[in-house]
Amino acid sequence: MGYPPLMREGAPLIGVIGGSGLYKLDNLHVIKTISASTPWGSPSSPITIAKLDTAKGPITVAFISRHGPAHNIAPSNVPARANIAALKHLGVKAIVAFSAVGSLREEVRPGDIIVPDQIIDRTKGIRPSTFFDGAMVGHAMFGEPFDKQLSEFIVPHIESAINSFPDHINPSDVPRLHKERTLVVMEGPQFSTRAESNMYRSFGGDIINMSSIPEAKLAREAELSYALVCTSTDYDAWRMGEAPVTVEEVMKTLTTNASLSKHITASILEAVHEAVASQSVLTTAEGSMKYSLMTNHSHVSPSELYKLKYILPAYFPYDAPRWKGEHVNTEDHDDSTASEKV
Ligand SMILES: CSC[C@H]1O[C@H](OP(=O)(O)O)[C@H](O)[C@@H]1O
Ligand SMILES: Nc1ncnc2[nH]cnc12
Repeated sequence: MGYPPLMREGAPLIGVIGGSGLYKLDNLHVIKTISASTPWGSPSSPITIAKLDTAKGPITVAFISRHGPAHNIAPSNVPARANIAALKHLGVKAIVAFSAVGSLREEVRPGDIIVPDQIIDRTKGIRPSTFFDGAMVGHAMFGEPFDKQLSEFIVPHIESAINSFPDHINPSDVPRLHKERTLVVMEGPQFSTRAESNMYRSFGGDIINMSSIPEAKLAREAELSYALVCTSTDYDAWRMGEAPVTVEEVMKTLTTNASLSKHITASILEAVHEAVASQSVLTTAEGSMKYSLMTNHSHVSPSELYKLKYILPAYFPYDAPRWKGEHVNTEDHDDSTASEKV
């Protein structure tokens, strides 16, 4: 006896997490929505399963809106554990997440796209940031916070997508693509002071957001390949003589850039799907937790072990604990008849 699958067949291998401004993938055909309930609560939004028709047949993708479709979840309150757990339990193997970021560098202009390779964590410990906070102790490797193979794999495909995007605001000045950059993740929700913004620059930060911790950490713990595609929306607060960032400024760029993010998603999906399905490049995440788990299972309660089965069934192959009072909150919401275009 175990958790019922969230989808009985055709589960997507790729998950997309949309950030500010990217609340749905309405350039793809949504075939169903799933209201998942995980041992860590409900995700930020129903998971939409969208279809892309390719020459080799249709492929599917699972989409979650990080702040909810109405953007009513603040960055510190995003149920990141539920989001990652639901995608993993669904059968997703790789996540491409999107984020709106401030730029800490002159050459990273608003509108540019960045695939970062490092993170400086400036969150303040108020977000649940591990699946291993019960009796099972685990220490995930995080020296490379993004999946290197996945990030490097998507860069040329994003480059082509930018070049093939038909609706650039200024066709003679298309967004640049930056890689190997360092992302600062701050707590928020307020933006940084000028002094903080300059401090992050002196740390070596190139871009800044409020979202990617703990998302990236949790993806690693759940053995998911995770890469981040950032849209620069502003110059944060470090530029003297210029007003510090405001939401108005962020949203102006985001509104014009949401369609580029959707185009990037649709353009890279087939290649990422093929790479994941054939395991040709994405091999590092799976198995990465094997030697990271410290605690002998005999010291962990059956309910805790069963909870962890939801994300890592290979290491926690246990049946549901059945004695009185034990309850694991999961439901099957697979509604194969639901078909809608949102
Ligand atoms: C709307 S400005 C600040 C907000 O935007 C970014 O969100 P996301 O990463 O989900 O695109 C940033 O991280 C903040 O949460
Ligand atoms: N300047 C900024 N600081 C933090 N998060 C952001 N998201 C977009 N712009 C940002």
